[in-house]
Amino acid sequence: MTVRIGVIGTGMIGEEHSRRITQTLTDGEIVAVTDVNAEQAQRMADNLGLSAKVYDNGQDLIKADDVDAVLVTSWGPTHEEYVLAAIEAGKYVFCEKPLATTAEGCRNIIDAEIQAGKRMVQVGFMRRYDSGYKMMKDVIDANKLGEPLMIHAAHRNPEVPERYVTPMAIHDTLIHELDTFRWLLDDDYKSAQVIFPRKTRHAHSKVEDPQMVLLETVKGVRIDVEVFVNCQYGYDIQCSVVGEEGIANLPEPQSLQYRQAGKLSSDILQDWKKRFNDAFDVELQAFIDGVANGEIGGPSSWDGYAAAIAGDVCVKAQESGQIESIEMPERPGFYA
Ligand SMILES: NC(=O)c1ccc[n+]([C@@H]2O[C@H](COP(=O)([O-])OP(=O)(O)OC[C@H]3O[C@@H](n4cnc5c(N)ncnc54)[C@H](O)[C@@H]3O)[C@@H](O)[C@H]2O)c1
Ligand SMILES: O[C@H]1[C@H](O)[C@@H](O)[C@H](O)[C@@H](O)[C@H]1O
Repeated sequence: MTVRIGVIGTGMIGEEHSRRITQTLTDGEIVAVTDVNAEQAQRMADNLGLSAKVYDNGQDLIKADDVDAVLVTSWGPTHEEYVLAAIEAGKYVFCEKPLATTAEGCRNIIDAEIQAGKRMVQVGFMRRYDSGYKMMKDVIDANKLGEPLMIHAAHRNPEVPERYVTPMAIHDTLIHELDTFRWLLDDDYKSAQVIFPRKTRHAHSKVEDPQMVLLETVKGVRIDVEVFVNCQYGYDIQCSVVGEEGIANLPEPQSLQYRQAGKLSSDILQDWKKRFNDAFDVELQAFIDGVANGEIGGPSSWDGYAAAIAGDVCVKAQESGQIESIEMPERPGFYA
């Protein structure tokens, strides 16, 4: 079965995902596209040589009879509306992070999905599909490190645009770690604190950069994450899990090592597209296969909600400078 997909939001990642569905993955076809910037939608269809229909708006695309599943890759604040509309139309939906920009928005999606009676939503937390993180998860689950005690991590981007402001270090960037650590540790968060070290001269006036986020989990694991989005030198994701009997480090992405002019060196990647290219492939193929089989898996609305709750508390902690507690509601059996 070919899954007929409609794409809402044809910017950077919308085009990346559409390209991989069209050129790399199997059993999916982009049949419909839309963007608030109509020219942008047409441009993407032309770039990729798609014969997709260009819709005026996301709501009409979702309702189209020939759309089996929806990809939401528009700006974060628009996600909730489109995910709710897809659930209402009975269409499976892949939604890029964040599922919604507030925990309340995620809760609305959860209520709608439970009402629908089956899982309809996969959230774009692609790190769960990254081979390095998967190896770490296997080692932790097999108890090879003993009980995990601490995580040291860093999330570095070379630079961010002017519209990137201080809370986005949480909602836009740290949100990946907030999901990844819950999944790696099979745990939830209990508290958060955010510390601002000396500010880099490369950050513009509306963003505090770098930031250090300190998390504590229910099982007592302590986590420190450096978020540094103007680090200049590259796109660099680091993670080290310290257990009672060993340590697991996230592998560096494969890169040619070369000897030249008296130096031994290798290149550092510059963006998320290349760093998580393979993970995006696996993630979206899983979505397409899930739709074809009538049973989707991967990061759920509950995972999107859990990350949003922790994210909201981290933003509060940015403002208060205090250790703030994180209260997770009980997980409904539906998401067990
Ligand atoms: N998983 C990842 O690593 C990753 C990487 C990049 C972006 N993202 C997420 O993907 C989303 C898009 O990011 P991007 O970098 O592609 O941004 P972008 O600005 O390049 O593209 C977003 C597109 O959405 C369109 N849009 C905005 N509002 C719309 C609406 N109401 N209806 C239809 N289209 C609308 C914009 O015109 C734009 O073309 C964000 O939520 C972002 O957090 C995730
Ligand atoms: O939207 C992007 C994307 O999610 C990247 O994976 C992350 O590293 C960036 O900080 C964020 O701005």
